[in-house]
Amino acid sequence: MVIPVPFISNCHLVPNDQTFKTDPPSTKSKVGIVKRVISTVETVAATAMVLRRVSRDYLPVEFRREFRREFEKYIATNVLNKFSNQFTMVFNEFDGYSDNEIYNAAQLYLSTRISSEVRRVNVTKNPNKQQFNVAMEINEEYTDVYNGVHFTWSLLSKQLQSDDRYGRTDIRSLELTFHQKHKDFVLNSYLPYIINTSETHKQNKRTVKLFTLEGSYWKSVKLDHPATFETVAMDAGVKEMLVKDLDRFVERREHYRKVGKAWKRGYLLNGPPGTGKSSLIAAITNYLKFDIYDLDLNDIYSNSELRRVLLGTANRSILVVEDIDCSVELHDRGAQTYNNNGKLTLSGFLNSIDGISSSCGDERIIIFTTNRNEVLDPALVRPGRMDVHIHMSYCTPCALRVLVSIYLSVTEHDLLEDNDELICHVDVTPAEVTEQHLVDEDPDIALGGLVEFLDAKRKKNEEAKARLEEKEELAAKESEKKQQKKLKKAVAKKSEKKQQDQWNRQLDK
Ligand SMILES: Nc1ncnc2c1ncn2[C@@H]1O[C@H](COP(=O)(O)OP(=O)(O)OP(=O)(O)O)[C@@H](O)[C@H]1O
Repeated sequence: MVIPVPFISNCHLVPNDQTFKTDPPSTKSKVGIVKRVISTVETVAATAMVLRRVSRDYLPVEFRREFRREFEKYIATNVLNKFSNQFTMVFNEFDGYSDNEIYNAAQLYLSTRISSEVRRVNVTKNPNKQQFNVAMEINEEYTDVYNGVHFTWSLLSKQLQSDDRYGRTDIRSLELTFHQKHKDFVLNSYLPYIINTSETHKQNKRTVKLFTLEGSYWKSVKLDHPATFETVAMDAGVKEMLVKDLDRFVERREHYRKVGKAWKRGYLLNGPPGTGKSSLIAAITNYLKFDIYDLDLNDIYSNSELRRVLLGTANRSILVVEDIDCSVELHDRGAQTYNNNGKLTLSGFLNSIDGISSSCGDERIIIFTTNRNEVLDPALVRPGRMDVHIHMSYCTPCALRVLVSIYLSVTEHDLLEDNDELICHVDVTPAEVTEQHLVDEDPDIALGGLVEFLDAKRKKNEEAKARLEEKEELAAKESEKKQQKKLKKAVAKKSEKKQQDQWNRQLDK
């Protein structure tokens, strides 16, 4: 698979020497350089001695180390680099509100390259995974060799004020240092190679991230949801159609370019609670290995905030708005449709959704879920926005078989037919069925329990239906009585009037 290489714009180029000399220096200029070096070294040495003395006499012990490190850094960047032909590129962790793709790619790439020469590494572990994640540690350096060229990477951290409103304690950056003559080689070959390698690594490692909003920033955790297309019980034909649709979508980069359409696809999942909408989203995420951005519109207070938040999402990702019918009242396009201060509107929402994908995004999937399809504004779910509508239904015999084979590891059982029969007459969600299956691992007990559960539910439904019918019958009788009473009253009134008119006529005669 060819992975597209994004335009690399989020790195700063920092020449360590402002003037790039290409001709060899003359003897005279060499003497000049030597004199300058000697004089600089003398000045630095004298300054260092004074500072050392001052720091020893006046600075508390805990500050000395920090002071020394800063001083060494200053000397390295401002003095020694003056005579160096090294070049440094800085990759900041964030680019405005967005993650910096090249920073993330380099982090991942370096985690695969860490060797025994590195003295300190950062190690993490996900609760449900066996392997450890090893990454570069702050202030550590690592040398990478690519096509015979040596590159030095270092990870730096800048502490933020503790009252940072987004809860960050530091902002990180990676610095890449190499001989200045390789500048073009780095931009055209090394960085694209890093992006491709990190994408491949991501695909192989099958790790996806779940982003949620904290203030205006997306915060991520590794998503470890076990749902796959095999474990989601739904209509087999719909499932097959969905998988094909997703495959087609990721392969059609050139098609979207050719027809001038944004490379995005919208899916609307509707169905009662507990029918597997969230499980299906997790299955899609695990299948595509796209990161997922979970957007709660109740956290958004204005159109401009929404736009900013959406601009912070990355390519090859899924934006999910669950229960869109409940988030905000998105059903009257002309009206102010939100909320405390009335600033988030349906048209603003639609513009933002279309805006991100059309202008700055590639390979975006948008998924809305709802329990009440009928209240959604047609503009929200029209083709082009929500291209595929999927109904997640109550459990069917086919879905029951999938659940039974997953939870109880059986495909045939005498009690299955009894359950099939009942399931056709009772509205039961897959969530309710899985609850029954979790009761016991023994298929006899679990399926027997399910028959009892469904039977009890059927009886309850029938009783409720009978009660409803009785109530409706009573109400109908009551209304008929009222109608007759009304009619009688009207007839009596009419005949009274008629009589009155007759008397009046007789009196007139
Ligand atoms: N179709 C399904 N296939 C497999 N498991 C399911 C299915 N539907 C529900 N479940 C089980 O029920 C649990 C709840 O389902 P899920 O959260 O996916 O439903 P939902 O439709 O998103 O509900 P809600 O609308 O309340 O968010 C899941 O964790 C899963 O165990």
